[in-house]
Amino acid sequence: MSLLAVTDLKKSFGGNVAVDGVGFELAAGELLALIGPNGAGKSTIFNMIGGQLAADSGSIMLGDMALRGLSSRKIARLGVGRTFQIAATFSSMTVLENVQTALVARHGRVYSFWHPAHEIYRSDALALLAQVGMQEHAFKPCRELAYGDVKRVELAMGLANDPKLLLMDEPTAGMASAERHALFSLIKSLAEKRRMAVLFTEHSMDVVFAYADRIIVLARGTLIAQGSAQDVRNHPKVQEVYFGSGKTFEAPVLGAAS
Ligand SMILES: Nc1ncnc2c1ncn2[C@@H]1O[C@H](COP(=O)(O)OP(=O)(O)OP(=O)(O)O)[C@@H](O)[C@H]1O
Repeated sequence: MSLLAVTDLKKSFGGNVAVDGVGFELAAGELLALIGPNGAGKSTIFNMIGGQLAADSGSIMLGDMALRGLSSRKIARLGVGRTFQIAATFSSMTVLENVQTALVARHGRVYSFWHPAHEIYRSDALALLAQVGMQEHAFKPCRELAYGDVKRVELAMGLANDPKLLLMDEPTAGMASAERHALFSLIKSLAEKRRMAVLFTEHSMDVVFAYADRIIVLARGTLIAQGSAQDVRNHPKVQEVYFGSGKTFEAPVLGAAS
């Protein structure tokens, strides 16, 4: 049985149909890429799954739980995690404090006199940092980290609610090719180890083709193709609608400079 099953999902903004009857499934441990040109509806789908936006119709099932209509908080508690960029205001906090904050938010706790803030979830936070290879940077302020390392911390924060499904919106935006590959091999091994499904949007096709188990392609709110990298790369509709005039997919070159 699939972990996530999305069926006939629809969303319009005024007269603009942003998502028009999209359906797909995702299994535990699987990496599914959601790609498509700007305005295709990727973020809208993410936001409906995460509960930030209400769908007009359709269904979103996580196992046997219906997510449609639930608050984003409730959806997070049911096991849907999401990575967010570390806000500027948190960049002066240490790596460890940022992850502790994510754990506090997950457990819905507030800091109290009786439990010094720096002690709360300290060992859990360090364990998460170890999983993303950032334990030795735990006591550095986030603003001193290299960009790729900030992304690892954001990933550790996304894991704070021990998600069954992790949503990642453009995880490698702004990264060079070698960093993109390093981050994605980490995501892939975490997905396998934790049996966690990952749904991600991504504009860098090199990592999509190298790491996604399956790819779904959207154009103007409609799913136009899905399958392996090979299936999608050769799909005439994808070439026509997604790439427009003459541009084609290149085979991924691991470790190539961007
Ligand atoms: N809050 C909103 N209000 C009105 N229209 C919106 C809203 N959010 C998205 N849209 C419209 O819905 C369509 C799909 O947008 P969406 O952001 O989901 O696309 P996307 O595939 O994520 O694009 P990008 O790759 O540029 O992020 C677009 O036409 C967009 O203008």
